[in-house]
Amino acid sequence: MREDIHPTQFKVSQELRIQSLGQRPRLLWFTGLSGSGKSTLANGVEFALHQQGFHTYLLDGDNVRTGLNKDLTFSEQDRVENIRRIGEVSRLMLDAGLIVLSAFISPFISDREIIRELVGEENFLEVFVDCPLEECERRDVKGLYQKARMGLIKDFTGIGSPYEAPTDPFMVIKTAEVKLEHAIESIIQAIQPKIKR
Ligand SMILES: Nc1ncnc2c1ncn2[C@@H]1O[C@H](COP(=O)(O)OS(=O)(=O)O)[C@@H](OP(=O)(O)O)[C@H]1O
Ligand SMILES: Nc1ncnc2c1ncn2[C@@H]1O[C@H](COP(=O)(O)OP(=O)(O)O)[C@@H](O)[C@H]1O
Repeated sequence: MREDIHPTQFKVSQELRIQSLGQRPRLLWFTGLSGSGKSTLANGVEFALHQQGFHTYLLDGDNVRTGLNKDLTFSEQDRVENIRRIGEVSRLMLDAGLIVLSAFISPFISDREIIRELVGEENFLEVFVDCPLEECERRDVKGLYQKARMGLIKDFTGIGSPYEAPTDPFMVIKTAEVKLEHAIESIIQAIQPKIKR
């Protein structure tokens, strides 16, 4: 029962961890269609941050949908639960003092707003990985768009399932127009003042 849970005040606080790590924890939340470039961008940004000595962790389908969330499908209800759990994991990692990067379609505005509230407005840096459906489909990195067009995946985002674009994101990266290296550089520049102590 929730009322029987009494949180302990830990001796090592987030503030102490911030002091020892020498950085301010933030959540960099990449959202966009499948194939828009979320993983590629998040991976590049994490590598650049790591090289600069920041302590980071990247949450992505590979380490979440194959483990913690392997019980979840792509139904609307399961997508909501997927993002809810990722939000909670992100919150713990922020508490640990890390700069967290998250790369999920996260198609619904309401779910992303819940995470913004959960981790705090100032900590939630939403990056809209903006790429036209036609270009994602042309890339078809995993061959899933073709399957969706053939009717083999009924609820594929952008085809049989909706994607709600952010209305006021921290950044918009148009991956069909901007080169990857420039996109990474512009994200690093924009977050520097927010993550440095
Ligand atoms: N039905 C359907 N719709 C969308 N995507 C699908 C689907 N089935 C499988 N995949 C693959 O799963 C990846 C998306 O997982 P996410 O956890 O990011 O999705 S969500 O946030 O819960 O909507 C997505 O990977 P990315 O391409 O990295 O976005 C797809 O490869
Ligand atoms: N500017 C860019 N930024 C990111 N990815 C790009 C860009 N231009 C082309 N791509 C390509 O688009 C594909 C995006 O795939 P991926 O990163 O897996 O997308 P997502 O994680 O959104 O599904 C990759 O093959 C990547 O090389």
